[in-house]
Amino acid sequence: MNDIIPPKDTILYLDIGNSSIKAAYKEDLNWTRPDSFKIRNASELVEWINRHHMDFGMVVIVSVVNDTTQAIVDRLEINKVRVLTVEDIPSDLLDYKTPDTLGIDRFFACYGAVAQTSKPVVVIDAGTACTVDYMSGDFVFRGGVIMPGIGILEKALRDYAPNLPAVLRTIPEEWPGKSTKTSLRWGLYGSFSDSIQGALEKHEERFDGFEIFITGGSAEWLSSILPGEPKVRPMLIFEGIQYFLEDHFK
Ligand SMILES: Nc1ncnc2c1ncn2[C@@H]1O[C@H](COP(=O)(O)OP(=O)(O)O)[C@@H](O)[C@H]1O
Ligand SMILES: CC(C)(COP(=O)(O)O)[C@@H](O)C(=O)NCCC(=O)O
Ligand SMILES: [K+]
Repeated sequence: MNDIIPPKDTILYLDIGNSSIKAAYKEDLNWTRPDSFKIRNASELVEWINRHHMDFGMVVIVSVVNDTTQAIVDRLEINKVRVLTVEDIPSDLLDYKTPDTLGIDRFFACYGAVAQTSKPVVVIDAGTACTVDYMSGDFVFRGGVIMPGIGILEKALRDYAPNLPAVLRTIPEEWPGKSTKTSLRWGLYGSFSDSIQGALEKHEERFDGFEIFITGGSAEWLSSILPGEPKVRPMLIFEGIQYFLEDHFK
């Protein structure tokens, strides 16, 4: 890929997740998000890119949804499109027993965090699923947790216990829940926070100290219910891809 990377400010990056497609590019030193396209509107995204194809020398895609990715790639009218896969990652950076089935969004989010701190990190990616992953300071991905995202948990209760009320997305002040709504808020948001803290404690027992980063669609909200002051970084995956390309393909 060495010879085909254009100047980095002309790369359009796509992060294709289970709920949405995120697009971003770097203008001067800042990230710009042209829009956040719903996955059912992949055609809107394709049209947007094809309308702006003169602005970008290249499209770099990181995805966990193969058929959507293929449909997008097939319709892009831009010469240079590169889908990064696990095969592009040096195998000594993947301390994972099933690299073939690793979601590389997890690797790149961690990569972005280590690149910023030069220290070990745990990255919480709160999207459709929520992952809590550890990466050593030498960029080796060590694995972690894949759990249902908060939207899935809410939807599961709506679908299977439709008589329960809708509630505020906050953890109650007092334990235990003494009303339907506070009991439910403990069960949804208290439990979600406890699961993540449990995973953080296990990482602490197993590994060296780390900095905590949060990304994904629910990042801002999640930081409001977790203790401490984790770093919220909405663009972490894009930052990870950019650093990775600089480190490994230039
Ligand atoms: N403003 C918001 N506050 C909290 N959660 C949100 C908000 N907007 C979207 N979400 C949640 O973010 C999740 C999707 O995040 P996203 O990072 O786009 O997922 P994916 O990477 O799987 O496509 C969904 O669970 C959705 O409920
Ligand atoms: C865990 C994920 C579903 C998260 O994707 P997202 O919720 O961001 O759409 C994705 O990284 C994935 O499909 N992973 C494959 C399994 C693995 O990482 O081992
Ligand atoms: K995720």
